[in-house]
Formats: sequence, structure tokens, C-alpha cells
Amino acid sequence: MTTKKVFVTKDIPAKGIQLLEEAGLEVVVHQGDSTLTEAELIEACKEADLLLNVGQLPITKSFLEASSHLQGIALASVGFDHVDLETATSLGIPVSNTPDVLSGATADVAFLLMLAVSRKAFFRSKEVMDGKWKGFGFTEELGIELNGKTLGILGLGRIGIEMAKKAKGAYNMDIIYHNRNRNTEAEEALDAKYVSFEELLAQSDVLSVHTNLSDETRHKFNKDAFAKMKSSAIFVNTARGAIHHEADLADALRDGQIWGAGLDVTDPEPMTADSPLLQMSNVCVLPHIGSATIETRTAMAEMAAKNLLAAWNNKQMPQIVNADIYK
Ligand SMILES: NC(=O)c1ccc[n+]([C@@H]2O[C@H](COP(=O)([O-])OP(=O)(O)OC[C@H]3O[C@@H](n4cnc5c(N)ncnc54)[C@H](O)[C@@H]3O)[C@@H](O)[C@H]2O)c1
Ligand SMILES: O=C(O)[C@H](O)CO
Repeated sequence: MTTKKVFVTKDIPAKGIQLLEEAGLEVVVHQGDSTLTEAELIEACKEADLLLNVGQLPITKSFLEASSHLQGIALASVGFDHVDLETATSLGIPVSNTPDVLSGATADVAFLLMLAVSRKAFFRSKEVMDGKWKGFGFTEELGIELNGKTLGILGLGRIGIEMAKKAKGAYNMDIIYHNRNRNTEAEEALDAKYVSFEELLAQSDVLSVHTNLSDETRHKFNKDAFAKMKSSAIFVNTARGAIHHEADLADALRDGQIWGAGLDVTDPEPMTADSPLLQMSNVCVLPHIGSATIETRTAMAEMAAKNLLAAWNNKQMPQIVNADIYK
């Protein structure tokens, strides 16, 4: 009997690989920092039975149709906007993600960006590192404070709730949110108020995005949206870069329509080095590190491995995102 094989698109914490190998699976990990092309991914999966996909490597219709033999695809991410789920479902390929285990770490980065932008911390730190700090001043590059301010959350889901908890706990911020559906449990727990998207734009001192990327949310933050925000507002996005229109954001910051921005996600990624956003003192950009802690990435790798083991044993993946395949 030939050994079942798992192809892993980028290196993952050893615990994930250990779980798969201990179950008797052969694990092949793509080496190096290069991002696999669709053709390379198809070739790599020809001899594989299961796929563990890290990050946002696109799982396209043409890849899926060429890899319909796959018993399961486990994502090491909670977002699955990069997967053609309709085709995976039509081909009967189960797909899983890694929710919950990364919510706290990602909310930490949203909080970090909110605080860092409010005090222009990354810009001032770079002044020191570049030898450009001229010494203590009393009025230049002043920041703003967060105590008692209003945090607006677009998408009060797993990560949005964690961000709201941190902001309320640390700065007693008022929480307002806009969501597809009311979240009355969170409203009670956080004394959060449901508002319209327009009210969210108008009332937020900090607006933090925590929705998934969809046709509905793509470029939801464009010039019209930024024009409706407070000129003292900070925009934070740790969800997906395509949810804000990057050129409109740069214009809004340049024209003083909003005060600052903190991004863990951009479009494209990596951000182009000549982006005007990188020259602005009240902008912090991080390289998509929301879930990038030892604890969280290990938990994600374990969760993805356990989902593949379920698929291999012809059981439903615990974190399946296309359960319709069983209908
Ligand atoms: N920066 C990172 O490294 C990182 C890490 C994890 C997740 N993410 C991103 O964060 C997203 C959220 O993750 P999560 O676990 O909190 O997901 P979730 O599903 O728990 O929360 C998403 C929330 O957005 C809401 N929503 C969706 N469309 C909406 C719309 N058009 N208007 C208003 N609300 C809308 C949903 O109702 C839900 O409450 C992921 O999809 C992913 O893109 C990024
Ligand atoms: O969706 C996620 O989990 C993060 O963006 C990492 O891919």
C-alpha cells in the first residue's frame, strides 16, 4: 500500500508536521521563500493526496480541476477569500481553515497599530534609528490619546470582539460596531452599540476593520468613506488589504481627511516601496504579522494537521468551510 502524501506550501512549526508523520503520512514541504506558481502547485500536488496551504496562496479553479484527486485541503489561515470554494465544493474536495486560535494574536496587532499610530511611534523610532532625531522638542509630531475615545469596529466577529475587549479594558473606549447581523451577546458583554455603516464612519475616533474580504467589502473604504470620517480619526486594517482603496487612503491622509492609519494588510502585498503611505509620520505598516507568534502559528499548524488527518480518515474536517460537499 503506497504511503499517503501531504504537500505543504510553506514551512510550518514542527508540531504540525510531527502530527502528520506520526500518523504515517509522508510530508513534503516547499522549501525557500519563493511563492509557488499555479503550475508549480499543480505539479507538486500530482503525487499528493492532501494539501496544507499556508497564507494566501491562491487555490484557483484551474488548480482544483487539475487536482480533483485531493482528499482534502487544510488552510493555515482563517481567511479563505483566496480559495475558489464553489469549485472545491463541486469537486467534492473538503476545505478547512483555522479560526479562533489566532483571534487574540491578531487583535493584539490591531491594538498595537492603534496605539503606535496614535503616538507616531514607528515614525519617531525610525528617526532615532536613522540618526535624524535632533533631540527633545515640546511641540513637534504630537500624538493623540485614546482614553475614553470611541472605537468603531466593522465586523464584530471573533477578532473584532477581541479587539473591542482590549480597547475597552485598556482605555475604557466606547465601542460601536457595524456588522451584517446584530451581536447582542457582544453588545451586553462590551456595552457595544450597533450603528449603521454611515454612523460608524462619522462617530469613530478609531475605526478598525475585522471583516472577511468579499465582493461586498472590497474597497468598502474608498474616498467617499474616508471623506465621512472624523479628521481626527485613525483607520486600522488587519483584515485584508483590498478592503481599503490604497490610493484613496493615501489621498485622505495627505489631505487631512483622517488623522492616521495602521495597516497589517495591504494590496498588493508586499506594498510597493515607493508607496506614499511609507513616507507619512502618522502611518504604520506591518507585513501581515497578525497571527505571527510562536504560540498561534503552532496552534494553527496543529489545527490544519488535525483537519487533514480527519479528511484522510474519511471523516468531516472539524473546521470545514464547505460542508455543502456532504449535501
Ligand atoms: N492580519 C492577519 O494576519 C489576519 C489574521 C487573521 C484573520 N485576518 C482577517 O480577519 C478576518 C476576520 O477573521 P475572524 O476570525 O474575525 O472572522 P469572523 O467571521 O469571526 O468575523 C468577520 C465578521 O465580519 C462580518 N462581516 C462580513 N461581511 C460584512 C459586511 N459586508 N459588513 C459588515 N460586517 C461584515 C461578519 O458578520 C463577522 O461578524 C479574516 O477573514 C481574515 O481576512 C487577518
Ligand atoms: O487569514 C489569516 O489567517 C491571515 O491573514 C493569515 O493568512
